[in-house]
Amino acid sequence: MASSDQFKALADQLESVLHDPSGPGDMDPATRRRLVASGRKLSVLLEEPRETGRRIGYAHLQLPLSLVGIESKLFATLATEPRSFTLLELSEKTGIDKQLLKRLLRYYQAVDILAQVDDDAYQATNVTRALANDDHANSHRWTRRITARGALHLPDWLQKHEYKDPVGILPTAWSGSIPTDDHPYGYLAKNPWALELAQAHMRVQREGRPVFFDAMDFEQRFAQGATSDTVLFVDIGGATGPQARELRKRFPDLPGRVLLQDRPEVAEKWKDDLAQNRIEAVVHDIFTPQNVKGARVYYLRNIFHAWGDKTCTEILINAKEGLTEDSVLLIDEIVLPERDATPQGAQHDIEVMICVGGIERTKAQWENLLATAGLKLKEVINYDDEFEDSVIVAGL
Ligand SMILES: C[S@@+](CC[C@H](N)C(=O)[O-])C[C@H]1O[C@@H](n2cnc3c(N)ncnc32)[C@H](O)[C@@H]1O
Repeated sequence: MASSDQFKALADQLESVLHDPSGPGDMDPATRRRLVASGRKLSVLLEEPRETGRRIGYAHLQLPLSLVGIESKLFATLATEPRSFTLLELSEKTGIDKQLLKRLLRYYQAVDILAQVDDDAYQATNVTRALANDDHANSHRWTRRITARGALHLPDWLQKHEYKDPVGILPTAWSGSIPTDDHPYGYLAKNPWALELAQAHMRVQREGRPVFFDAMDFEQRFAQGATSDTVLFVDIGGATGPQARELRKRFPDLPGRVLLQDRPEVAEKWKDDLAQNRIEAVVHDIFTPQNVKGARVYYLRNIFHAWGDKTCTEILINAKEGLTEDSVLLIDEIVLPERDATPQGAQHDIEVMICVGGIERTKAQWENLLATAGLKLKEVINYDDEFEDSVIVAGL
């Protein structure tokens, strides 16, 4: 255990970094992550019981109060310029009553959402600017109306189901909290506002993060000897095609075909746009046998975490119909470790439980699932250890 002198020296060092007006500046991503994780863990390690109570008991204020700042355009106003603003200026620009605004600003500075640089001077920080971004705002709107709503219902929902394995139970903690009989995906399809927020939420989740192409040389592994007739990549449930597009962008001269399969409303909507990127969008139902035979790669990202093992086995058995000895199935999903999971990976697991009755899996669970469908897990390549994102290489 560190001595009291070491803790005092650490406190001095931290304060000196935090009070440096030039901010943290550039640093390598690994150091940044170590500091973020150890700062959080240190804070919890030193916590008194009353502080634990406050950290957990008051966490629920952050989301609604952030939305007040988003919807009133307070954060957007602060983020327009790097200078500080007075209370009066902010009140005039946002229409928020001065007395209410002062209370809100006090809260925001106290929880590090903005900086108060003088008695009457408020300034945007990295946090304010993030909240002022449209996609981040929509992600928070999604969380408020969907995940947070379901999360508040979760204790009753789990109790009602006697703490059984909740995977695949419908209605989910979220969909059971709203007046609908639809499956969560059906609800999204019928409610364009929710689909739009869901897409923004997913974009924000992926922002600035690596993709599997960073961790494996696609050309070297899968495109050797390909001709213009070779089906290189079938992006199953590929949506708008972020990964198929990335493949074409990274390897513009690669011969061979890139296909994207999805439900009719998705494939037909994006067909022309994808064709401009030399991607063939076709309608295919993942619950029917794969009709493209012998492709080099069948790729599925974020499909399986929405379903229980029985449904996943059905999808795998259907996908297997396309595979030859030379094909691989690449499953791009979270692979949770047996211990020391990151908050990001563990939070995603709970989020899919609440929203769609899904599950994020460990390597052993993936192995078991693939074996049930008569497939072998050949390799697991982690490409983002912060979120536990991995690509699973499977085959016959
Ligand atoms: C969570 S999104 C993942 C999209 C994409 N793979 C990605 O990672 O960006 C799930 C996708 O599966 C598609 N999907 C759902 N049910 C399907 C089905 N029965 N057949 C084909 N695609 C389906 C949805 O339309 C959606 O595009």
